[in-house]
Amino acid sequence: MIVTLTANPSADRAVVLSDALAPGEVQRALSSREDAGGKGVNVARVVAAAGAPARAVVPVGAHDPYRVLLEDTGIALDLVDVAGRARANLTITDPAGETTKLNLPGAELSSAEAQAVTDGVVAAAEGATWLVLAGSLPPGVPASFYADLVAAVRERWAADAPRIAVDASGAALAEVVATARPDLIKPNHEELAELVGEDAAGDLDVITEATRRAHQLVPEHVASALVTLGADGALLFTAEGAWRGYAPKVQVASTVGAGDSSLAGYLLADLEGASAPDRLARSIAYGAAAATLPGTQPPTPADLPAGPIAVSVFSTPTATS
Ligand SMILES: O=P(O)(O)OC[C@@]1(O)O[C@H](CO)[C@@H](O)[C@@H]1O
Repeated sequence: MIVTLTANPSADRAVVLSDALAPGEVQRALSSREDAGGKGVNVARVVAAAGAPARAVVPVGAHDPYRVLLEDTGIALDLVDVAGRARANLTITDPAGETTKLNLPGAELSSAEAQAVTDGVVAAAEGATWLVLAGSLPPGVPASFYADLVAAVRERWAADAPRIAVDASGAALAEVVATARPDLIKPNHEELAELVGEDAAGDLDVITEATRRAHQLVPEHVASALVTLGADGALLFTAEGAWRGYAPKVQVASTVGAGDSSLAGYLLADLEGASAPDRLARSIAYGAAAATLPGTQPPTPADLPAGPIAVSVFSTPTATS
């Protein structure tokens, strides 16, 4: 069982324009779609679409229209009742495929609501193999929320606690890495740089820089790191080694949610007991499949690229010294 938390859920509206985005103008959209989004929801949808057991813990109000979207996904839900409404994040795609994404802050959670979310996650984690903490934290919740939650889950379930995967950024990710040694993190290139106090903007060689940074964290502060690099594929670092996987060429419809699908693919492979290179390959296959689908539509096994994903053992001076 994979349990996910989406502390800051979002109704994802994806809009396709017939012309380039023109700030300051009134423009008509060609089409739009709405998905129940938020990173943990996306991960749970992909896992469930592959036929594996998944539950999503989501704070959502009884009369929030987002709740209908969420229930329509058909995934198993543990809903925590809150007063505020889920945000609506907007993705605008122009004919050249250029995407603009507007992510709102989300509704504030009171401290009682945040505690109810923690209690909901601790209860849902019973018997789970993985607990996935994914996405930004809503206003009102301290940056230590994920770190505190991991401590609460491990205290409650001790040796039976699930492994913890974190897909977050900024202070929430930094705190959980500093205090809780998660089993897996899934940063992109920029998030990884930020995590070690650097700026990726001037990087000339993405692979070398990501590798150097990941080795500052794995295995001492994080058991393993899946670093997603979009069209450059992904890197996997564990105590046993490092691997580089190459992304297949695909026709991109929307990259929103591709990282969530990559994480889901990795976890699905892990549930089957796959080796590290196979987990990385499955992750890349799912990320690529997600990119071919509009909006945040979750890929199914039928959407995966036909050919094999190339993975190489990735040695660097840092890794071998
Ligand atoms: O603001 P956050 O929580 O970091 O990200 C939210 C979000 O961009 O993540 C998903 C794609 O990964 C979308 O469903 C959603 O809109």
